[in-house]
Amino acid sequence: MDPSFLSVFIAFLVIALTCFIYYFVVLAIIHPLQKIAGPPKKNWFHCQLDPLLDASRSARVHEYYVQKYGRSIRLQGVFPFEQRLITLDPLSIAHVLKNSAIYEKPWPSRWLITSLIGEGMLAAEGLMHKRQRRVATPAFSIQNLRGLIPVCLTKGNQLRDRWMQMIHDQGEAAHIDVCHWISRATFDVIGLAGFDYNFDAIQDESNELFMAYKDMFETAVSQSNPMVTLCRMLLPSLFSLMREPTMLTIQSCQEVIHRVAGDLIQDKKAKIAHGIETGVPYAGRDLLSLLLKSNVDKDLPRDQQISDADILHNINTFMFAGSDTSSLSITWTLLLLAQNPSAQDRLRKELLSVLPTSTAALSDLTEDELQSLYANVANLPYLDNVVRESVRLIPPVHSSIRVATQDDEIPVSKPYFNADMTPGRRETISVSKGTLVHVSIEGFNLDKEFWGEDAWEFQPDRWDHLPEEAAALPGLYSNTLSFSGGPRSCIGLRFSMIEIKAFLYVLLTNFVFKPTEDKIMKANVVLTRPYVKGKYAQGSQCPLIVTPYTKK
Ligand code: HEM
Repeated sequence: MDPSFLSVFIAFLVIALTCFIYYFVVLAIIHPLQKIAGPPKKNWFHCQLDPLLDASRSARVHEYYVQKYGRSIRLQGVFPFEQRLITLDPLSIAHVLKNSAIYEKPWPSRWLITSLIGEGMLAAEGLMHKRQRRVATPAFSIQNLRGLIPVCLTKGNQLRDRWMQMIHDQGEAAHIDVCHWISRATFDVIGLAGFDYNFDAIQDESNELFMAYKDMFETAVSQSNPMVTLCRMLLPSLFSLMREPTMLTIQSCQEVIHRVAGDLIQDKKAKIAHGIETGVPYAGRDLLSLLLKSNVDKDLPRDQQISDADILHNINTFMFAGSDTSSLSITWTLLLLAQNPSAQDRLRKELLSVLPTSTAALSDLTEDELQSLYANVANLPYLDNVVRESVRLIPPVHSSIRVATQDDEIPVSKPYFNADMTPGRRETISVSKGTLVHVSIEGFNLDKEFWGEDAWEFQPDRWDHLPEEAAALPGLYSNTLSFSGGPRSCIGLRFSMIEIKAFLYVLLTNFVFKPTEDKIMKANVVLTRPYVKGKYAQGSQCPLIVTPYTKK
């Protein structure tokens, strides 16, 4: 071998090894988090996240960790030597979520989202995120979301008709996988509300755009092998060359979305431009029209506008962030009500109290009548308690993660322990640039110290006399982290409340829900989803016995 080649090769190896040792060994050993208590590591390659992400035991594990190590805990992450902070201290969580300029989403999460739906609001950071959020915010105002009310009630009613037909075909009751059907219905809602496009998925699932979105999201969910995902992330060109099946599926879905949704964008832009020319503004109230209008608003400086590509990425983002999350919330609520028949009866009674006095079917009501019906529904106190409780108890997004982009001091309000289990004396925890902070939404929502001994139970009445400790917690929605908090909190909170309440109204005034013999388990597969025990291979499902409600 050529001696000069050999020396270059050896020099390269030495540099690579030095970098490796510095970044993964020296930095790991002097890492400030080493000073914080946490469960013992078996070895430097032992990932300690599994128990926190395993939905069948995560609540118990969080409780155990807090009792043993305090509310600021050091854990070993996915990569060897990677130290993570998991915090269940409300002050620390508020600090991390509020300071989005310091605590960003880590690049692997952003890469995964971007490779699927583009760099929309969910993945963007810094100025790009600010600009996108600013353009999108008006679309989610109370006034603009009024258009969503008739969409949700009408789609709820179509789902009702489908289920009535299934019950009729099966006899007096039907076993219905409510997870599957509600997902179809919420896709319809986000299609219409998102860009005025009817997937008509309640009727059948053959629409080209619906299938593209569905396949793409399911592919993302089923990519459960982290090693393959990591390789795809690091070597995308190689995977593309190898014509790897996951990549091919995503690419072909993206082609359909770009073509169909791209045409919709051009069509809307032309209508808005025509409205400006003629002085008769285009009346479209879907998110796409509102985004496009907000983007050309005269009060928005030109350098704050976003491109057509960004508009499409954000519509994709709303499809991604707003379909499964809402459908899972409705599904979990129905399951909890099926398991708690007295709460179900009480809620139905309350919902029936606002049923329109006219004999007209929901489908015959005018838009004004639908609006006033929903206004009554939205104000029902027990419905509000049920929704808060269900979203607290089973948050569809179980956790979130941030990375510190600079050294920082995270304030603590509760005692923490040093690595040798002596009590910590400082009022902050030091984190260095690059440290990952794990925010456990579920662990926070189920914390018995704040919510009381019955924190793991479905108790809608708790909201009438919330413990002081819980009422002081941060969080965008009802002192929970279910919709996160701070500048990166969920923009779709109001949207999903309308959807959840409208669907519960239609479904509970028409049907009675009972559990089947199957045991439904929670599993975290990107989101917290229901599975039948022993039938994980069949995918997420939530079968319930559904019978028509007949007025006594
Ligand atoms: C029950 C339903 C929903 C739940 C539980 C939920 C929960 C969340 C959570 C926890 C986050 C923060 C994620 C993180 O920081 O890692 C988030 C962000 C987001 N959600 Fe939702 N969401 C729901 C419905 C919706 C809907 C209906 C839409 C849109 C139509 C939506 C759009 C978004 C967007 C765009 C973001 C990113 C915001 C940003 O980074 O600025 N979500 N959501």
